[in-house]
Amino acid sequence: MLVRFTKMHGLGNDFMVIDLVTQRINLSEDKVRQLADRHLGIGFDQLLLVEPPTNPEMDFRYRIYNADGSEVEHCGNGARCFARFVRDKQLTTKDVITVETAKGKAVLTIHPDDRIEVDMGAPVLLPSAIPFIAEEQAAVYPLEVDNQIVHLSAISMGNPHAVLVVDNVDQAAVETLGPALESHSRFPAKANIGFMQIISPNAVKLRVYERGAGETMACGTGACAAVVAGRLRGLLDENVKVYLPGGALQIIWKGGTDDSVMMTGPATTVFEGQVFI
Ligand SMILES: N[C@H](CCC[C@H](N)C(=O)O)C(=O)O
Repeated sequence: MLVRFTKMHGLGNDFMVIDLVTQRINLSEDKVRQLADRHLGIGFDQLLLVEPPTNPEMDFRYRIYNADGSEVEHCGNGARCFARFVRDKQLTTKDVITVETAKGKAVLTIHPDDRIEVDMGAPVLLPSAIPFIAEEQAAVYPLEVDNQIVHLSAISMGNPHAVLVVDNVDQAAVETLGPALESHSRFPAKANIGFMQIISPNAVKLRVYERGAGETMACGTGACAAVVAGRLRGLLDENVKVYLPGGALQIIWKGGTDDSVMMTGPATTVFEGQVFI
């Protein structure tokens, strides 16, 4: 079957986007992995599926799969591309779009200057809900990995994140600590691992080793989790510019556990294609 898709990225975090409003297909985990392969398939960090909502109060349903075929609860960069996609494809004319995700909902706003803002919902800090194995909730947890003790924050943005503060992201042990922490036994559903360097109370540099995809050029939920972690540690103000290898996101969190994390950044369409599935 020939299926239409669009290749997009958010700061280099790249996606294959398929419209399942006007097309109907079923994808196995193996097929997702094959499509994700940068030699044998299309190549992407995540696959984004655009579907009609199951909840009539929402505009769309938003399903996300990592390159390893695992379905995940949220993708921040993908949410901005989702908004761009449904407007460019005229699947909606709305400026404010509500999408149903595996863990709730996200509200996407396309501003007149083309900036896309996403209400990413409130962070989840209760260890059992992240999930993260811990005696009690804390801003920072000591954790033994690779014969050393690291100190990390554990936060869910719908998907699980660990955030470490490092002196210099360029010298951080992302390639070794990333996979070791991604699959650490204290993260029963695995985790995305952020390495954050504090530049000022309003600016950080961040690299993310993503669950199911490896290090990416940017991670939207990771940027949100990093700002939450920095605020919990008393290191960051409410409005923070997060510099990732692929570019910068603006993240705002007022600091209340019921306050949403707001993320603003770009979304880019690269090409349209068709693929046999
Ligand atoms: N790898 C993530 C999903 C993609 C998140 C990321 N690409 C973003 O922009 O938030 C996970 O397994 O939870």
